[in-house]
Amino acid sequence: MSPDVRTVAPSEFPDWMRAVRTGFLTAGGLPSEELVKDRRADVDLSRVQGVFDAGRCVATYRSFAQQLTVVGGATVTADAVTGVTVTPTHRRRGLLSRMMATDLAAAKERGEVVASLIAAEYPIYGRYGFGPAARAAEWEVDVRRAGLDPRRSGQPADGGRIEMVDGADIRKTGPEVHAALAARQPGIVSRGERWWRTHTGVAPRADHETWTEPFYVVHRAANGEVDGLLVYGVDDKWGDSKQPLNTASVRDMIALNPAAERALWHYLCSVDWIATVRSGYRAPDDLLPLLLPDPRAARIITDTDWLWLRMLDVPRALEARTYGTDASLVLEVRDEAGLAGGRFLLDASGSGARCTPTTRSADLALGVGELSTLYLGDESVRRLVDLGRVEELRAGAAATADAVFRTGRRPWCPDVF
Ligand SMILES: CC(=O)SCCNC(=O)CCNC(=O)[C@H](O)C(C)(C)COP(=O)(O)OP(=O)(O)OC[C@H]1O[C@@H](n2cnc3c(N)ncnc32)[C@H](O)[C@@H]1OP(=O)(O)O
Repeated sequence: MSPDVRTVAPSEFPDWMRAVRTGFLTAGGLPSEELVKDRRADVDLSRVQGVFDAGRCVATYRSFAQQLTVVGGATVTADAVTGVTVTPTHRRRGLLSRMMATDLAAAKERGEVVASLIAAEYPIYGRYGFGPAARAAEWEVDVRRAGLDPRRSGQPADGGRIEMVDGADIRKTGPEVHAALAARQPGIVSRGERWWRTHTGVAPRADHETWTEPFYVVHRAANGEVDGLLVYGVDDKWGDSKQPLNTASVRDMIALNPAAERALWHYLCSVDWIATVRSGYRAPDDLLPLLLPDPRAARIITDTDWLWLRMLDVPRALEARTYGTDASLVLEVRDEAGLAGGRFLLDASGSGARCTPTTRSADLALGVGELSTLYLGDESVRRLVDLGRVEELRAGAAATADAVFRTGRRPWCPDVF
């Protein structure tokens, strides 16, 4: 008989964590008591699912409430999905499908507007109605080819200032800077207090995880306000005839305006010894390459789907964002799981929208995964029509939908969760 999917009791949580480590191939064995205690304090067990077989946890799944910024700066509550594993001995028997169905039904019941996740592999989540909604790009900059003046200092020339700070300062100012970013950047997801502790090295770590304290800097605008932060690590590499060949790797970078963004990138590319800068996961239209006199010095090393979304409530999701133009569209949304499908009239405008069930004839027919892909404005409706994934039922509807949904700048989710 196939074992039950159920919530996890407090005493089973260490075994559940071991199963996560087994599924993600990070380390065998039970985690330390200190780590279990720290994680446990941050986890709502009513949203932790597990499967137990012969006294051992063999499948894991967890969700938590997350705020997701949508186009226009409003947030919606997402059912953020994480820690999804099935132990190799129990794969391809439908355990993930059962955990997913349970969680999405509960999220719908709780009134969450979308579900969100970062997919380990592309083919896993489309079948559950998720679609890739924001991409991530990483650049590697050959600093010596970038064309920046080697006589410049790391300080901006516009009255702004770069300051070195400590992890404790970032724990204090970081959440505020992040909140300001979340108020303007579609795709940003909320970071809890634990996120800041983990990324400044003060949360307990597993034995297999190493930590080197990074360098922390903030950017202050001319009026003294912190409007950017940068966290980076640097390796120690020297060439044969003693040339420094260090690589700086960005771990976190938030800039609240283009001046701060320019100042932080130019700062990092002006630190003596640093020959290479790795940008970390940025929006695909990050300013970085074009801020360099020679943008070809920045080579893309990662270009990938990143944040996946799955609409659970189409009217509330579509009413939460703003649109590129005033127009009406009737969308026939298919959802095999029966959670979010229906025919909806979207009256969109630059300041918001009304979205209601309708019996009017549809302009476009699409699956809930495709609508989720279009949600943050990062994909072209025309392209999905050409791929046969969206049906254009009224001539011109795809062009109208592109004018409505697409955005000037692209969504970005910098976090893994
Ligand atoms: C948000 C996150 O946490 S992302 C992390 C996801 N986890 C991992 O990648 C860890 C390693 N992989 C695993 O633990 C497992 O393989 C899982 C969790 C991805 C899948 O669990 P399973 O219980 O094997 O999935 P399940 O049996 O329910 O599969 C359902 C369907 O998805 C397909 N599927 C599952 N995993 C994959 C995959 N990695 N690639 C392609 N198809 C897949 C199955 O073939 C099945 O297809 P079918 O319905 O056409 O028969």
